[in-house]
Amino acid sequence: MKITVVGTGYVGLVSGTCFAETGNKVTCVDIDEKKVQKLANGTITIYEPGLEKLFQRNLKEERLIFTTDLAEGIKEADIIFLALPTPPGEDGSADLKYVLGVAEQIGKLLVGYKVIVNKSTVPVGTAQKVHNAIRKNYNGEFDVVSNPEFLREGVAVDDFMKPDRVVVGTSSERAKKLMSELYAPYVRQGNPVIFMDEPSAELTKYAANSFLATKITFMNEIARLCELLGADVDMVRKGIGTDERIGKRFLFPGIGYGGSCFPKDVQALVRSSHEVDYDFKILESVMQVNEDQKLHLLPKIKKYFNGNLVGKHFALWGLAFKPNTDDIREAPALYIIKALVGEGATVTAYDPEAMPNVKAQVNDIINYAETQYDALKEADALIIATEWNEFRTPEFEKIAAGLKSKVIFDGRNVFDLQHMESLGFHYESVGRKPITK
Ligand SMILES: NC(=O)c1ccc[n+]([C@@H]2O[C@H](COP(=O)([O-])OP(=O)(O)OC[C@H]3O[C@@H](n4cnc5c(N)ncnc54)[C@H](O)[C@@H]3O)[C@@H](O)[C@H]2O)c1
Ligand SMILES: O=c1ccn([C@@H]2O[C@H](COP(=O)(O)OP(=O)(O)O[C@H]3O[C@H](CO)[C@@H](O)[C@H](O)[C@H]3O)[C@@H](O)[C@H]2O)c(=O)[nH]1
Repeated sequence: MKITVVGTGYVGLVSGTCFAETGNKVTCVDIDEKKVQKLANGTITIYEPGLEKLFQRNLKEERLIFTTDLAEGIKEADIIFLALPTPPGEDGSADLKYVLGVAEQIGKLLVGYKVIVNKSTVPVGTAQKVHNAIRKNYNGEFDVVSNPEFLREGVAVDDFMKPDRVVVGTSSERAKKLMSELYAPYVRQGNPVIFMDEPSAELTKYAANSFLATKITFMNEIARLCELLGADVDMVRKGIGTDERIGKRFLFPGIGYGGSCFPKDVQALVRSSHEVDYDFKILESVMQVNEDQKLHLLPKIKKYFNGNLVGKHFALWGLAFKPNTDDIREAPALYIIKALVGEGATVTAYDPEAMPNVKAQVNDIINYAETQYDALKEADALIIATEWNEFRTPEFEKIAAGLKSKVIFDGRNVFDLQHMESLGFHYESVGRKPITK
């Protein structure tokens, strides 16, 4: 099948590459000339485990091509995917200017029947809006389908190649047939394609992300209660997670959810609800609790240093919003950095992948280290903000030797409490007994 993916960011690049991997001929279109040039020349633009190999193979075998020319890109396509940004507008609702802008352009370029698929996360009613935008300029036959994407950064290739499910919203039998063919290789692995109407598919995406954000936030509140009541959130987590109705996943407390999706999608669903005079109370609270949670470590740090952080120096491990990605969008680490610097402290950070992105964004308000241990030099304490695997089993002697004193504030609960006690660290984490020295 001939596929075009418009927007070659995270979702566009992963889905384009994975569609090519199952034998389709894929053209990826982006307005960012530098990005297109890099990709066409074989340089991958995101860090995503497992993607590079697939990308290089499909590029070499000419199943994957990159262009800035939308007309060229869609000329031969059977299916055109829109993987465009839907950032929050001023009022928090999803800004559809990229999606609807490209839809209008497509309307001017279409020849013959094609299926246009929304892969971007978009509010209910967008399939209809895209349809209207194309119709403005095109009188022929076409269908607009909603096919939200559920991949997670860091495990995106696996999520795409072996999805739990594929959701397709369409009321057209012709489009349904094409989408069934496209996803057949994935269905063979036993994963269902769930067909539904367009509005239900659009809402499914927001419901999934909002539910997961709520699940995490619920555990963050349980963790706070554990701290106040003297319970251990790890025990509570295991205690409830073994109930199959609750499930073990997405129950890990920490310093809040971040990333390019949960924060914006929860906010957008709240806005969509307001538009139909519905007050989505749970999600309002989820947003509020998550804002506070990002700075959950700060009062602990301030208390340890007797309320004054002026002149204190911190080592910070982890900048990405989660491990295995270089994405720093809404990363809790950035909020912690701003708060510490605002209190008069200095920070030296280390992250295996995300430092270039942070350098580009917050520039020189912090220093960067070459290794996780270099970051510790002259620091009054270590703060852990992202649970990269290499932080889980560090050389504790090196930590003790690098820091001015053995003090760790851990926002991701990566270390075992008893072990930290035996090593003589002052160790504070989230929802667990502090080890005081
Ligand atoms: N990142 C994720 O993990 C993820 C997962 C599921 C769904 N989503 C959703 O998918 C959509 C895309 O997200 P993303 O993270 O891939 O975004 P992104 O910002 O990484 O990439 C978007 C790309 O679109 C390009 N673009 C912008 N305007 C364009 C135009 N007019 N023509 C061609 N290209 C254009 C940009 O240059 C950029 O490369 C969003 O709606 C997001 O909510 C994201
Ligand atoms: O138990 C948990 C699980 C996650 N998180 C945090 O939640 C955020 C999001 O994590 P994750 O869902 O793994 O990352 P994303 O790549 O943002 O993926 C989410 O957002 C995507 C974009 O919409 C969806 O496609 C995915 O299904 C959805 O999981 C991160 O800050 C994590 O640290 C926790 O705090 N505790």
